[in-house]
Amino acid sequence: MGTISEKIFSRAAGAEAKANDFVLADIDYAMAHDGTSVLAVNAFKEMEMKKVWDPSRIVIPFDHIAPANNETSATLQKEIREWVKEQGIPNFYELGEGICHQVLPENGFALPGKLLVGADSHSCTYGAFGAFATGVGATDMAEIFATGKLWFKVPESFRFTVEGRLGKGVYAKDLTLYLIGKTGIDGATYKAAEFYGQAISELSVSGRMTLCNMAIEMGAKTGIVPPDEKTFNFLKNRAAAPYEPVYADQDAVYVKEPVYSAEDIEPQVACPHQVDNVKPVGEVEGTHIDQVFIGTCTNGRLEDLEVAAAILKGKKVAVRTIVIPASRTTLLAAIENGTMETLLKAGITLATPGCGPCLGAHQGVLGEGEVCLSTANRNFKGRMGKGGFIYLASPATAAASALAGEITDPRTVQI
Ligand SMILES: CC(C)[C@H](C(=O)O)[C@@H](O)C(=O)O
Ligand code: SF4
Repeated sequence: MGTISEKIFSRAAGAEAKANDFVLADIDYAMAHDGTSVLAVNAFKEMEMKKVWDPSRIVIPFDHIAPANNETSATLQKEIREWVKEQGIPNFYELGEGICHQVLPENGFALPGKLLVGADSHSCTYGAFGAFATGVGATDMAEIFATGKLWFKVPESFRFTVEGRLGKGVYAKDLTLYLIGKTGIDGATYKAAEFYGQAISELSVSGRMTLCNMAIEMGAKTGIVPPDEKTFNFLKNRAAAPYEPVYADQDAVYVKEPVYSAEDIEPQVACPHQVDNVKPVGEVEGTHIDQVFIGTCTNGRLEDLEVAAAILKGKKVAVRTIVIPASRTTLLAAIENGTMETLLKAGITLATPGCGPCLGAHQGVLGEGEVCLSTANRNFKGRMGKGGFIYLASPATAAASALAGEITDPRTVQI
């Protein structure tokens, strides 16, 4: 008798939990990166806490401004490295290992039925594995470092269904942008979004991560795909702990049950400066761009780089194109199977696995009035540089547009 969220919270709180109940829940894994660990550790110290509750359940990846871009961030990172050592936290991932939301799944922390929190708003990505995962603020994270517990209001749930199959040239990102366009940036505020239907189960693990990554962009507390064989295969030889898959009951209560058809979905583009300002690519075709960015926790995985490479093979990009693999593992795999060679020969610029220019700190910040087509998850005003304009799309649309120097429908490119 419950949604996936209600069942996970019932287990984590040790008593039956229903939507809108307040519960004190045990956290399975807690993540903070170079950007947010500084605040969390400061708050932890202000609480006069000496030892974290369980070092093995804390994961600290350095990804946001790594390598450091100036003395201030270098010094803050130095302090975090020292704290990690002092606390004996084994799951520390140095710069170059990759983006937090890629590093946690790759290392088997994102597991079905678990409760994960991260001091980062896109922590909802781990819902792709059937976990309840959400972002928290740095002071909440300090509380978790100290006690391993956090108060939650159990969210009500939406049941999204996407029936049928995605067409040629249409990817997980297009499906995701389409759903955000339909729902609106605050249409699912504080809800847990469960995803069902043929188009969802046909998504790869990577595609499900793209979808759940952006649940926050419709205001949702988390996005969850029920785990299946694809999930279990991915977790084989990888899971950091035993896990118990959790599924919704037949009579689970949902506050909304929207149903969409995958056949209606064309390649989508989110236009400046709001993520739900979504249009079919045909409506923005020909828009001039100055830069293309392929990467981030949304679309920097091997599958994404492969899609881009298939389009760019034997051709040359017409605008500066930055490619940042989501992790060292992704980069190595792309080197091993020739994807990276294809991309480099096409003229892309490769940077260290991490967040790159996604949040406007380094490695590709925009100049006044410049336009970037990005595979990221946010196009807020000024995010990649004051005065810049960001369009969001799939890696296929990004690659096709890189070839033309303007927004291009990937279905029109000969492969
Ligand atoms: C820096 C961090 C707090 C932020 C987030 O929480 O999402 C960042 O990752 C982002 O994507 O804007
Ligand atoms: S890649 Fe972008 S969205 Fe993802 S965690 Fe980094 S800054 Fe945030």
